[in-house]
Amino acid sequence: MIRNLQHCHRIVVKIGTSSLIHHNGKVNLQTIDRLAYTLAAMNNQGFEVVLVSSGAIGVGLDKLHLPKRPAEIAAQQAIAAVGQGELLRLYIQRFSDYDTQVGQMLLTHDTFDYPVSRQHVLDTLETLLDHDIIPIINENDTVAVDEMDHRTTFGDNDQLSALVAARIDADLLVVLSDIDGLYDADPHKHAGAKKLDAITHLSQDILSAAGGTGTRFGTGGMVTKLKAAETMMLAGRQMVLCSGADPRVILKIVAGEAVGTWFGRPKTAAQ
Ligand SMILES: Nc1ncnc2c1ncn2[C@@H]1O[C@H](COP(=O)(O)OP(=O)(O)O)[C@@H](O)[C@H]1O
Ligand SMILES: N[C@@H](CCC(=O)OP(=O)(O)O)C(=O)O
Repeated sequence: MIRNLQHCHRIVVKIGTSSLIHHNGKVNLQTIDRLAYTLAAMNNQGFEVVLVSSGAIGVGLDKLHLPKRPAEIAAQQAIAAVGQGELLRLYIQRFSDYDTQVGQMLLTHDTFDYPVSRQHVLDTLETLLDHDIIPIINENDTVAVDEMDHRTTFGDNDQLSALVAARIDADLLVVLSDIDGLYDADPHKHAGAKKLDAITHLSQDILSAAGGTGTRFGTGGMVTKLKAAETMMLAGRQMVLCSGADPRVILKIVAGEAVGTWFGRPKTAAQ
């Protein structure tokens, strides 16, 4: 057992669109309920919790009764503008059931590139956590563009969650995905792929096993999850990648159960 999760106190949880939206395009209310229950329960137990949630576009598509994501960027941004409000309404409603306050933070890459805005974001995060309020972060999709002279986009929330987690010295990043861990090949393409329990070094073999997205809703695939893992490992922190089908799994992870794939440095004898 090389996981070192007993002393985790500050935890960032990232949930992807494919865990929040059913295959038929409807919002997965059970997942949102269970996520709110889990994070509120952890907050009451004294953990400091930050949620990074995708889903603005997925929820917006459902709300506007659109069958699929349009190709045009401005149209996607308009859908995200509708969906983000609805996503937060759903979270606020569920978290209120557990008497837990949340605060929305929409970020772009520029926020972290500039020391002043970076410090403001970090101060806001610390203040929310000091007051037992759970920050709910997403990329600011209506601002995020990626042009030669104006780089604001993270491209995906996997990397945003790792950047936030590293900046606030989180002990652990939990990435909830549509897959239950990292495999030695994309299991949606290779029937015999094997799940990996623990990664202590991102070897070339592992990096080349990572492929693209598994569903029509996901954006980053395994490549961006491994980049997130690399950020956490370089910061001397841990990450667990696991299925978001039932977010109550996070309670098992912090209890030390071997769920999903763990990324980090092995425990030393002194720990
Ligand atoms: N080596 C791998 N191990 C596990 N999944 C992989 C691997 N390579 C590619 N994938 C794909 O990555 C998908 C998860 O990424 P993504 O679709 O972006 O999910 P999410 O919306 O949860 O972020 C999986 O469903 C899987 O098809
Ligand atoms: N900011 C976008 C999600 C971007 C993203 O990273 O999505 P995902 O791969 O589902 O985590 C949204 O809220 O729709």
